[in-house]
This record gives sequence, structure tokens and C-alpha cells, in this order.
Amino acid sequence: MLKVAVPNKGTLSEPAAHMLREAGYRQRSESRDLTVIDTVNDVEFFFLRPKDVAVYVGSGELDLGITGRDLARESGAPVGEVVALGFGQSSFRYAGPADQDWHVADLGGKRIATAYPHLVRQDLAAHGLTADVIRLDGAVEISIQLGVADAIADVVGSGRTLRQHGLAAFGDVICASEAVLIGRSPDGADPQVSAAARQLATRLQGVVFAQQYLMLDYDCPAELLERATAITPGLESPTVAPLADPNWVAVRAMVRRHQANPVMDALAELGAKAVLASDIRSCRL
Ligand SMILES: Nc1ncnc2c1ncn2[C@@H]1O[C@H](COP(=O)(O)OP(=O)(O)OP(=O)(O)O)[C@@H](O)[C@H]1O
Ligand SMILES: O=P(O)(O)OC[C@H]1O[C@H](OP(=O)(O)OP(=O)(O)O)[C@H](O)[C@@H]1O
Ligand SMILES: [Mg+2]
Repeated sequence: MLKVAVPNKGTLSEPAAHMLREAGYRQRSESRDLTVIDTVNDVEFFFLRPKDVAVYVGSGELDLGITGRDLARESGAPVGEVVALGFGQSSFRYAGPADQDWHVADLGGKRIATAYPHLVRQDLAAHGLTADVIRLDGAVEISIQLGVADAIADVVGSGRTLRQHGLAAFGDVICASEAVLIGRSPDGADPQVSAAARQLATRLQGVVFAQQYLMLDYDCPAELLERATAITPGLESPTVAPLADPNWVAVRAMVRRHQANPVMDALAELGAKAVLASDIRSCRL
């Protein structure tokens, strides 16, 4: 039976379970459950702290796991990414008091609080710096005002928490993170996974693709079809079906979700009617 780790709490937990459900897998109904067996798909899910997922997968105890790229790198475990899942996007960055002008080079000899000490030490070493790295478990943004640190390195999502604490990010992004499906990889290269693991990865990838696209349907005057298909070329080419009125055709094409509104504007401008956008639940591209 395939063994798969899923975050049991925190930012990634609910979206990870949702994505697995969309991909057709059984998930827990009780938030305290630590395991769920999906007998239909022959998979056992283990609900673990997001920080620990890479440790279990790297040790080979579990076949696959969902965690953050930043957490996987911080763990130092021998894992590699199988699928980037497109949620839980964040930037791991240095930050300091917004009223001071900080540069990475200023960090030498300073106290830096973080929940990701390995990533920070690696980054400092890459800059040829040594500093006092103070490991905290969370709520890192408050450590400067409490006098424990001069600067921090932490996960930034919307940036709201930094602003609330009078902090500003500086320096390059240390790790651009998102949720990832990981597998064991002794050298960090693409993991070699079993056929069963590959199938779960393909199903998740199908949901990720589906979330990146919308299906557009519209009616188009037949003489404008060429110009309309230039606006919505689809993946291979759009589906074109006749309508009862021979002067019109129905067109169906997938479009990138973030381009959907400009594309719909352009179609309406051209003379298309009844332009409809609908969600895609899953797909194989
Ligand atoms: N505000 C956020 N926006 C986007 N991603 C985030 C955010 N906060 C955390 N993450 C991502 O979620 C993952 C782990 O975060 P999370 O805070 O859920 O776990 P944790 O800090 O280990 O647990 P907890 O906060 O419950 O102690 C990381 O990959 C991180 O990049
Ligand atoms: O940029 P923002 O959107 O404000 O999000 C960033 C915050 O979210 C996470 O905290 P979390 O809620 O996980 O608490 P923690 O610090 O205790 O882990 C992260 O550690 C930051 O503190
Ligand atoms: Mg957290």
C-alpha cells in the first residue's frame, strides 16, 4: 500500500486535503485523526506536522509527502520535488525594523531570529557572513521588539504580519516556496518513484492544471471564427460545433485562468455572444 504524508495542521493542511479529495482520494473526516486508509486507491495517508513530512519521506518510511518547499529544504532530508502544487506560496526573507536601512551585508555579527535556522545559516554562508542565529518556533516577527534579535528571517505571505510589527523585508528572497509533493531522492535530483506513486502524482498534477485553466464556451458568427480562434487557440485547437443557425458556430477552448477576463473582453469586442467561463475539476493535459 502506498504511504503518503499530509500536513496535519497549519496553512497547508486544508488546501492539501482539498486537493487530494479533488484528485479522488479519501481524506480524514475528524481533524484529530492521524491516519486514513483509502482502500479503493490502496493508499494510506499519515497526517504529520508539516515540518516532519520531509524527514519521514527522506528516511524512506513513507513514499510521498506534501509539504512546503522551504520546510523540505530546511529539513536537509534527502528528498526531491515530484509535483509543484500551486498553493501555499510564500517568500522566505530577511526583515528588520522599517525605519532602518538594512542590507544583507549588515547582518554579520547580528542576532537573527528564525524558525528556519538551516536555510539562514546556508544563506549567510553564501554571503560570506557569520551571525548569531536564534531559533524560534513561530511568531518570529515579535522577537525584535522583545529585544531577542536585531533582524529576522521569516515566511512572508501577504506581508501583513511584517507591516503590523513595523518591519520591512530586505535582500533577495532566500526561498520562493509553495506546497510541493516530495519523494525520496538521495541526491536531490528528480525522485525515482514507483508506478503507484506516479499515479498519485499524475492525479494531483491533473488538479493543479485544472486550477490553472478555465473552460470558455461562446457563440461566434461563422465569418469571425478565424479571428476568434486566434484569441482562444486552446491547447491543440478549439472545439467548433455547428449551431442551428448556419451563420453561427459554438466554440469551446481552455484558457489560462489569469487571462480569462481579458480574453472574454476581446471575444465580446469581436462580436462573440454568450461567453461562458466554467471551472475544470481535473484534467490530463
Ligand atoms: N502566510 C502564509 N502564506 C503562505 N504560505 C505560508 C504562510 N505561512 C506559512 N506558509 C507556508 O506553510 C508552510 C508551513 O507553515 P505553517 O505555518 O502552516 O506550519 P508551522 O509554522 O510549522 O506550523 P504552526 O504555524 O502550526 O506552528 C511553509 O511552507 C510556509 O511557507
Ligand atoms: O505575510 P503574512 O500573510 O502576514 O503571513 C506571514 C505569517 O504567516 C506565518 O505565520 P503562522 O500563522 O504560521 O504563525 P507562526 O509564526 O506561529 O508559524 C508566517 O510565519 C508569518 O508569521
Ligand atoms: Mg507557521
